[in-house]
Amino acid sequence: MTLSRLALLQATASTRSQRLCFAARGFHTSVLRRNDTTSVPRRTRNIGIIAHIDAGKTTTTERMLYYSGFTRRLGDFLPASIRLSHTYHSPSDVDEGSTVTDFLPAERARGITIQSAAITFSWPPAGPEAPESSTSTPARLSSHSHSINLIDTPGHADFTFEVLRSLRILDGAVCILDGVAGVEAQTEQVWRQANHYDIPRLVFVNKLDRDGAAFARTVREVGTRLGVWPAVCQIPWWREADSKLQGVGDVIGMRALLYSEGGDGKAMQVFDLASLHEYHGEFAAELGRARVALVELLSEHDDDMVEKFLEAEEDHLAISEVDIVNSLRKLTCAKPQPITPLFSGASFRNIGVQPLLDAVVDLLPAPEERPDPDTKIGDRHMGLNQLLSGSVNLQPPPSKKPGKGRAVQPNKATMSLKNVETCALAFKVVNDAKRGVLVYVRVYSGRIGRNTSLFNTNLNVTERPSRTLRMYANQAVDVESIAAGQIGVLPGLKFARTGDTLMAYTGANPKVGPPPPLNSLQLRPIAVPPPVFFASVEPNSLSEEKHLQDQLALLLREDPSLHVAQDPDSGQTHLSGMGELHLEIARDRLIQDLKAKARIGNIQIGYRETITNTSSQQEAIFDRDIAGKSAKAGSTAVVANVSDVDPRPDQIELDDNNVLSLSFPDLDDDGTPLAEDGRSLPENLPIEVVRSALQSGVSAALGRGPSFSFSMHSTHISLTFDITNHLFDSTTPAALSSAARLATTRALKDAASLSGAVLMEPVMIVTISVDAPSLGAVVHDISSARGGQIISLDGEDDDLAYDAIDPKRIYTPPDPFGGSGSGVEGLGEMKGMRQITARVPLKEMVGYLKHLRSLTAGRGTFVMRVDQFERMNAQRMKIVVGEMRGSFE
Ligand SMILES: Nc1nc2c(ncn2[C@@H]2O[C@H](COP(=O)(O)OP(=O)(O)OP(=O)(O)O)[C@@H](O)[C@H]2O)c(=O)[nH]1
Repeated sequence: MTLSRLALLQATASTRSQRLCFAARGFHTSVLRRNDTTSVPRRTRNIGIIAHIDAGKTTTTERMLYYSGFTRRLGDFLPASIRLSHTYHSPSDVDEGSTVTDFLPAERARGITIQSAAITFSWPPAGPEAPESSTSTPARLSSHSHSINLIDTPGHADFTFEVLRSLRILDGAVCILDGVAGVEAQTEQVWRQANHYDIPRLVFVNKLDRDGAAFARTVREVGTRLGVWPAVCQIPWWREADSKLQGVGDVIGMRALLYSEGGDGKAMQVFDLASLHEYHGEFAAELGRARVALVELLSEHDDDMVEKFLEAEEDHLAISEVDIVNSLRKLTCAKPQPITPLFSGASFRNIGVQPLLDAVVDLLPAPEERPDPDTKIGDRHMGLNQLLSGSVNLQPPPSKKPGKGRAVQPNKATMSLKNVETCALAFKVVNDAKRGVLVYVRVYSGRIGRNTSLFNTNLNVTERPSRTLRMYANQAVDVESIAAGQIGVLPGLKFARTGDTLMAYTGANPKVGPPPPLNSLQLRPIAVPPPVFFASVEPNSLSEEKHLQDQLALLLREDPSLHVAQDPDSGQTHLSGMGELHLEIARDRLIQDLKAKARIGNIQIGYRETITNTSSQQEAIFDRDIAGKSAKAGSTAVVANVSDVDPRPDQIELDDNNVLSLSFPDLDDDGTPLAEDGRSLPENLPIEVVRSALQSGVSAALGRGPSFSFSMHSTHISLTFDITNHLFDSTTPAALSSAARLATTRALKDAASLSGAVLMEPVMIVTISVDAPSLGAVVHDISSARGGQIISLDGEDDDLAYDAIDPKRIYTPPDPFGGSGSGVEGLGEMKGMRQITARVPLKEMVGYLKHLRSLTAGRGTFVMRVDQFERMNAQRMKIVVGEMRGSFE
C-alpha cells in the first residue's frame, strides 16, 4: 500500500462518509530552497510544454510555479523569495499581461509566447514543509522533491524553429490541448517534431471548464491525429447539477479530487473509491471503467502488467498505484512511445495541475535515462558517450591519392578524448537589459564552473563565463557550477550563439582549442530552415550604423533562424526570417527592446534565383589593399544548375540546395604538393584555412543573384585554386575569400546572360482546420483562386497519416454536452472540424488568415511550412517581377 493511500485511508477511517478536506501530498506551497539535493541528475526533469497557440501553456506554467511555491500569487511576475526584497505589485494572469514566462515586452503586448523561457523550480516543493514520507518508502517518485527545468515553448507556426531548438535539449514534454478545439494543426506539427527526437510526452487536456468542452473527442483525436494510444490517467469530474467541471478522477490512484469553486486550487477534497461511491456513485463507476481500460491498454504493450494483473487475480482495481505508474513510465519512455499518459483539467480554474506535476516527476525520464545524445563530427553521427568512451575510430580515412597518404599517429585523436572535460549546448541566447547577454546551456557531460574555458566548436573561439546561474524566469541565482543533465545560464560570453556547441578541453592552448577532428564536434545539430520573408533595414543616420550592426548581430545570436545579408553594391541590409510574424517580432525587438534607430522596409517574400545554363570559366585575381596591407589571390569558377552536374563525393552542401566543389589541381587532400618539387602552401595558410576562405567567398557571392539580387538556389559551383596562378606572396584568407567571391559572381553573371534569370518561389505545405460547412468554400478558394494543390482531406492520403489506431478502441468517459464516451456513435462528432492539407505558393498565402476567417465565420485556422522552392513559369514570373518593380518604385 502506498503512503498516500495509507494516509488517505487513515483519514477516512474515522468519518468515512464525510468528505475529507486537506491539501493532498505534495500539494503544499513552501519556501523555495535553492541548495537542496535536487541538482542530482536522477532528481531532475528537463521538460518542455508544447501545444497549439492559446491552448494554455503560459497559464498552466503559471499555475505550476504557484503550486511549487515559486510565486506567491497567481500571475506574480517575480518569484516569491526574490519578491520579498522588492516592492513589486502586479496584476495577474496572461490576459492582464504579467506572467512569469512571457516576459519580453513584445510578448506581453501580444499576449503570446515568443521566446521560450527556461525556469527552474522544485516539485514537490523542497524545504521544511515538504512531505517527509518519501525517503523511507519507495512509493511514487513524486514523493521526493525534484528539480524541474521547464522550457515554455511558443505555439505560433512562425516559431517552429524556436520549438525545435528547445525540443532537442528536452528529456520530456507536456503537450497541452485545448479541450474545446481538440488536436490542432500546430500540435500535430510539434508532435511530429518531438517524435523525431524521441521525446517522451504526456498530454494535458485543458480548458475543460469551457462550454463545448469535448474531452471524449479530444482523447480520440490524440489517437487518430497524433498516432499514439491515449492512456487516460485522469478523467474530468463534471458536477451532476449543471455539468460544470469541479474536479478530476485519478485513474492511477483510484481517487477523486474535488476543487473548491473559485479557489486557488491548493486545497481540495480527496475521495477514495469507497467514499466516492457514496458521494457520486456514477462518477465512481466511471472511474472504475477508466481503470479497467487503462490496465487493458497497458497490458497490450507491457507483459509485466499482464503479470501484475494475474497476481491481482484479474481484478483491474486491485493493481497497485505504483505498479501502474511503473508500467506507464516504462511505456512513456519507450522508443517509439506506444502510449501517452493523458491528464485533464482547466488550469485557468486551477483544476488538475498538481497531479500533472506529479506525473512529470513520475512518468518522464531523468537526464541519465535518455538515449546517448546525438553528436556529429564532420559528416559522421555518433552518441556523445559512445564517442567519449573511445569506442569510435576518429582517424581520417587514408588518402585516396596513391603514394601520398601520410601516416597518422595511431590513436592520437582517440587519446585526446580524455581531455574533453565538458560538453554543452547553447540552446538560447537572450539579451537581458540588466545582465547583458545570457547564454542558456544544457550540459551533457562534465560540469561548467565559473571561469571554465569553453571552446566554441562552431566559431573556433575560446571564452569564459563570468558567472554560472540558474534562471528563475527573468530572475537569476548564482550557482557553483552547472552539472551534466542540468540547464543553466552563462553571462559574460561574447560570441556564443544559439545552437553552438561548447567544450571544456584541457591540455591545449585556449586560442587553438582541441585538435581536429574534435574541434568540429557538434551536439544535436539541427538544420536551420530557409528564410522566406525579408525586409530592408536602414539606419536613421550614418552615426547610427555601428549601433544598428551591433544590435543586428545580437539579434542573430539570439535567433539563428533570422538572417542578415548586406548588399556590397547598394550598401543595403536585408533581414530575413521564416514568417511575417517572425519578422514583425524581430523588427519590434530591434527597435523597441534593443533601441536600434533604424527604418525597416515592408516585409516581402524572399524569392530565389537560379540559372539554367553552364557558365564559361571565369578567373578572378583580387589585388587590393586590405586594412592597409596589400593582398592578392586568385581563383577560377564555373557555375551550373545542380541538376546538370554529377555529384562528387567530396562536394560541400551549402544552403538553398547550392553545392560547392573545390579543386586543387596541384595539391593532395591534405595540402601536400602532388609533384615532388611542387610549390607548397605557406605555413600561415594550411589547406583547411584555404578551403574555408574560398567557401565563405562563394557563399557571399551566392547571397546576391545576378538579375534580381535574390539569393541563388540549386547552383553548382566548381571553384579551382591552382597554386601556380592563384597563390602570391601577399595571399591572405581575406584575399582568397574576395577572389572566390569575384570569380563566382562573374560566373553567375555569365550564366544568367546566356539564358536570362529564373526566379524560384517558396511553396508551402499548408494545413487548414475548418468547420465542416465551410470545407467546400475553402477547398475551392485554395485550388482555384490561389493555385494550390489539395493533397489530402482529414489527413487521409497524407504520407504521415497514422492508421494503426482504431478510434473505436479508445476509452473515453462520456462528455456532458451531448457527446458520448467510447462507442461508435461518438465518432460522428469528430467530423465537426475538417482538415485540408494543400501545397500552395507562399505568395498566395500572404494575408490568408483574414480571408480564411471571413470564409469560415472566424473558426478556421492554419499552419504552414516550407515544402520546397520551385521554379516559376514565365507567366508567373512576369506577374511577380511586375509587382516587385511596382513595390520598388
Ligand atoms: N476557460 C479557460 N481559459 C483558459 C484556460 N487556460 C487558459 N485559458 C485562456 O486561454 C488564453 C490563452 O492562454 P495562454 O496560457 O496564454 O495560452 P498559450 O498556449 O501560452 O498561448 P501562446 O503563448 O500564445 O502560445 C488566455 O486567455 C487564458 O486565460 C482554461 O483552463 N480555461
